[in-house]
Amino acid sequence: MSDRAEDFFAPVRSSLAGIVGLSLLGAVTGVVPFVAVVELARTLLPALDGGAVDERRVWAIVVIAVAALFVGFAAAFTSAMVAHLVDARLQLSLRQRIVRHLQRLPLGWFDTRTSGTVRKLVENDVTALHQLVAHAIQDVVTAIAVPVICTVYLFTVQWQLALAALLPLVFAMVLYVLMMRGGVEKYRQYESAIERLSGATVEFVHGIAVVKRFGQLGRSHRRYRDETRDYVHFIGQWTRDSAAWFSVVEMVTSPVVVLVYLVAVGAWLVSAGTAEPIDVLPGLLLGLGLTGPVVKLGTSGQFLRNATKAQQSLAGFLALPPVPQAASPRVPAGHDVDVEDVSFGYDEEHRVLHDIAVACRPGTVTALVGASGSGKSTLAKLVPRFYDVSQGRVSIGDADVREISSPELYRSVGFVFQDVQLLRTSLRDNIRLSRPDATDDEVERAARAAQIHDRILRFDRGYDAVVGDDANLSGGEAQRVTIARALLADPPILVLDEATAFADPDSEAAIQAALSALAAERTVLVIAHRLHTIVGVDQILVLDGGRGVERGSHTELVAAGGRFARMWADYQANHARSRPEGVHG
Ligand SMILES: Nc1ncnc2c1ncn2[C@@H]1O[C@H](COP(=O)(O)OP(=O)(O)OP(=O)(O)O)[C@@H](O)[C@H]1O
Repeated sequence: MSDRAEDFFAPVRSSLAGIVGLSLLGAVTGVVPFVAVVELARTLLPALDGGAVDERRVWAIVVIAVAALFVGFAAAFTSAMVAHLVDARLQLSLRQRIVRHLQRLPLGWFDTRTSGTVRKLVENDVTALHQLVAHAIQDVVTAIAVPVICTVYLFTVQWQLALAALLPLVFAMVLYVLMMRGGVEKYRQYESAIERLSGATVEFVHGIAVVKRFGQLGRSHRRYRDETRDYVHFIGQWTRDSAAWFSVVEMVTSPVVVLVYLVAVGAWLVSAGTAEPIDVLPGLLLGLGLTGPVVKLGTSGQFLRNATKAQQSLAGFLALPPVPQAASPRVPAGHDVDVEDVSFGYDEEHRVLHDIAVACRPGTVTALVGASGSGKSTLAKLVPRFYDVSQGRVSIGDADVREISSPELYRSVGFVFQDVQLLRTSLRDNIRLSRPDATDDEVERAARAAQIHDRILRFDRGYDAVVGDDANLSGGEAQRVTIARALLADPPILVLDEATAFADPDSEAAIQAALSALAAERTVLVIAHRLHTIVGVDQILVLDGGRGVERGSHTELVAAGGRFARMWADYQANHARSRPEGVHG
């Protein structure tokens, strides 16, 4: 385990020691009644020959056995309870750490992750640790302590029989090791087969509409069928390979076989005069219990492997660097957004933006245009610091965005990108998310400005309708709810994806009007896809392959006869039908 992985257990380390102690106590007291039976037999034996029985010793043995039983039950109960309480505390502290860390990660991290990634961390990985703390620790302690105690006792009684009792255990362990040869590799293959199968299943189910539409059902189904067949084949082969070993281990450790074997060894030792008949009894009673717990270690081993993987995955996540925060943060003086000679790459090798410069003033709209993949979204995302620039700087009111505290930055910059996120709560709370103290009137005003108020009123419960429950929204409607959310926060800088803002042709003109009004007091940066929407903006930055190739107003750029003029001519040729007027600064 790495140091960091051990950190997870720091808050509960003393309780874990308690679980180990209680499990040990349970193991010792679990063996005591068996020893008591042997001692009882030894004490009562003289009675068979008419001899005197030491009654005080009999009572002492009975009391000790009963007490051990009670202590054993109490220890098992308490350790299970403590283990579950510790587990609950550990899960809480881990989940809190995960959530705190999620809040400190760069927003860009979420761009390439699905909610499934986060769910796996919070649910599956934390649950894998639950198996370890709540169950595996007790099982492992018992599996080791019980055989050790039994063996020590057996050696004190009759060492030859003790040795004989150990033999099935040693034999089972050797077989187990042989059986597990190459197990790590097999397990890796098993996981990869599962991964491929679930990939094929998801592809088959998700893509079913598309593949049906294009008549490719056969191909998609074939991949699913092939992966299923490979998986079944792999499992079949693995089972066949290990079945013989398993059967032998099962046989060697089965109570009947061990009993018959120990009776035979005991009888031989007695007939040879090496052991007293009474000395065979502990071997029979305790020798039977030696192998069971060790076999159980196999299951606990699986829990341990899962827990180790979960620890690695959680440790990897928690080691992700958070957004660096300035030691002495600056407050922006104004709301000018300046992009100064900015270069950026998602990785070291591939630059996506090269030496871009643009100045966006309050009360103006700046549109970013360019072919798909030219870097519009990437540039826009540098303003709310989804990513940090590789070179140059992005500043707000002359303060580098890297020097502004995250809360201040998010107060200053509102953004609506294409991945619309609504929570499963009321529409009112969805809008109010950006300003929890907003009054109902303010929520309504924002919804009106985003052209979603009338639609909301058509739900039976209006603003109280719950998203995904009694409020089922179209893509465009959901986008307008997020616009309302951004408007309610009333940020002085707004970064918008035009595809998001004007997704719905019916309300396009109305939303454009609302945004134009907004732009009067704000610094607005719009990622433009449809050129007619930006005819009236203050400046257009044309991107090509991550470089700023032209900058100016629509009129200036068309008059210049360069790249934008060509784009505009093409656009007009392809979109001849009339359009509502665009965004104005
Ligand atoms: N999260 C990411 N990780 C790695 N590369 C990315 C990531 N997001 C975008 N890119 C790459 O960066 C380049 C610019 O992409 P970007 O999304 O900024 O372009 P765009 O002009 O907004 O395109 P579109 O109009 O299609 O949205 C593309 O080559 C894209 O593949």
